[in-house]
Amino acid sequence: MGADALGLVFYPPSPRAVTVAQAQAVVAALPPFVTVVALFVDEQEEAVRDVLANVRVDLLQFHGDESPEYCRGFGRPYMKAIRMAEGVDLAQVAWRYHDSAGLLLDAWHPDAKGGTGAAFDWERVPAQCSLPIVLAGGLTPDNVRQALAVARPYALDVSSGVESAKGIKDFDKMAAFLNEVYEFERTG
Ligand SMILES: O=C(O)c1ccccc1N[C@@H]1O[C@H](COP(=O)(O)O)[C@@H](O)[C@H]1O
Repeated sequence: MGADALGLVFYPPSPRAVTVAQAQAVVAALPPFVTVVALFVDEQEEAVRDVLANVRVDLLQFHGDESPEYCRGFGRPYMKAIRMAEGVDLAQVAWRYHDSAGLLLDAWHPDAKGGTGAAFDWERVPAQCSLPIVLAGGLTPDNVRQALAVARPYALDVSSGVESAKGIKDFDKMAAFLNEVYEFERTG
């Protein structure tokens, strides 16, 4: 459908978690030029290295409380996800994770690390940031145009909002989401 990237969730508690074998099958079916993102949450280094040794991964997404040293320790491009708790200082975060490919901003949730379908206040996305902003959290075909208009992110990341049930992607919802994005790009 024209998405630039596809995320593989290597977080066992997630309903979207994949095994290495499933990830290999997904990657093998991808057309060229689609960025493969591997998502981890406070994972043991050994487990991350095992995925890197067996799956063609272009970008690591760290969605937990990983330190900058941990994130850069794999010698691979990475992107730090930040859950937008009250008072988070994004300028300082961007400085600490200065070599991150971007800052992925997601809603904060007391009981989950992500993939909750909850949005945060898009007015909190800074107009200026030293890193490209990837907007996530509760995006749907119905709200994505508004999200783009308010937050003006570099990229979007959607999961729950294009599913028919937790972990089951819905073709029509994905198509509707992409259509909304293309319409926004066309009309501003
Ligand atoms: O998808 C998950 O299950 C997940 C689990 C733990 C951390 C992150 C997870 N997904 C990421 O969460 C955001 C927001 O997702 P949603 O659209 O609100 O469902 C996104 O970056 C997902 O990749």
